[in-house]
Amino acid sequence: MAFCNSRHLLSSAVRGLSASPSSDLVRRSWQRLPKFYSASTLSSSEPTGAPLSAANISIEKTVAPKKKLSPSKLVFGHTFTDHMVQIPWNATDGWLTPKILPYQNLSLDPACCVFHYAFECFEGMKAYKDSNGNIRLFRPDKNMARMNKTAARICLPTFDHDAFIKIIAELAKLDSDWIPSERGYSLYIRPTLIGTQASLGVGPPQSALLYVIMSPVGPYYPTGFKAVKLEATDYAIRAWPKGVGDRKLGANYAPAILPQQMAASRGFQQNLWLFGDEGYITEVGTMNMFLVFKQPDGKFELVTAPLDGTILEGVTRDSILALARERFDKDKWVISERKATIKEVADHASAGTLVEAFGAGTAAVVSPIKEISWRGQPIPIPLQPGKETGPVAEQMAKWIAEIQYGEVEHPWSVLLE
Ligand SMILES: Cc1ncc(COP(=O)(O)O)c(C=O)c1O
Repeated sequence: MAFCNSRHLLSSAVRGLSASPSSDLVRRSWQRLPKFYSASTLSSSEPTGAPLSAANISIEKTVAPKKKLSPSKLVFGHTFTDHMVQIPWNATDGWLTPKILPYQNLSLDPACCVFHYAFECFEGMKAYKDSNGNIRLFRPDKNMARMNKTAARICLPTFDHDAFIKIIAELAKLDSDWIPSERGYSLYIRPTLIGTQASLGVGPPQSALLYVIMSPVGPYYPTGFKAVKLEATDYAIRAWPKGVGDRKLGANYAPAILPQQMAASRGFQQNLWLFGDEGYITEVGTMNMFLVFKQPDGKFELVTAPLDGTILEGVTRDSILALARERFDKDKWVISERKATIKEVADHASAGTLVEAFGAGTAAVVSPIKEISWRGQPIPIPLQPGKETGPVAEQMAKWIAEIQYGEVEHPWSVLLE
């Protein structure tokens, strides 16, 4: 397969969206909605009160630093660093002073709306240590934009992207000795936003808490790629058009566990979410899905599902598409964001034109796939001889890691001063 080397700078500019208007206001604005309105109508008004600012962060350092595990013992999301960020918000004052505090329990009223009506959203991003010991974030603007879109959809307050990135950067710098310096290791960052209003009435929260915790993580594949087997799920649906499957709401994740557990009980590492009678391929577990087909004219097609509201707008997905569009040989490759069905995959497998499949997400970057079980029948997916990955997944993992670890300069890698 041929790749070529051109460079192209991406920028993302998604505006912060709405605040939490009072329930009266919400009711009135719903009454005012035109008969036919677009999804963008669902996120509009500007936040009230003070904007989020990184100017006056207060920092209280821990007096009891935790003992660090040796990197080889790290289990994803089990170990947390010494400090966390907490930023309260309320509808009258807006965003209050950001605090960096020792990592600690939250104390919340049991009536808080997060516990009853799932006013919760989160992000998943990573910081990396480069060979000079500098800390780098990978495309944090993308995570901020996605978090604001998600927050707006559930009437939680939005915030200024740059201010929040600066606050996260302060936290990462304070806990920088938690970022392992070995290649493949990183610091997983989990910004979380919850509604804290203590009231059982169902309505937009009048108070919220934005917080950030961080967890050092090891390489997803410590001993090299390990291709996975998937079970195609058609008896349950993760997301649907005009729903909230494209938002990173905690409420989207709990219902996804049972089908994953059922797939696991039959020997599959992940499930593949299908949609509709047509069996459209949407996502694999908590990753976006990529397929490579060989076309009748001899070209290769890299295919991933379009952003139609039924998939999460993955940062890794976007990065892979951008890299493929700028670096793959245009005479040999077609890059498609289009719907593909499971039957199309099965037909390509039978015809010998299914080249490769992989999942893509922050945790693993790429996750090669070697088989999909559909209605009890295996669809085999080729791997490179002697390897547990196809060539595109391998190439993308390499290109993205080079950027993340600052081995090549790229605007996606944000160096913390
Ligand atoms: C449902 C879902 N799809 C896709 C992704 C991949 O997104 P990203 O590349 O931004 O990590 C994730 C991970 O966050 C996810 O939870």
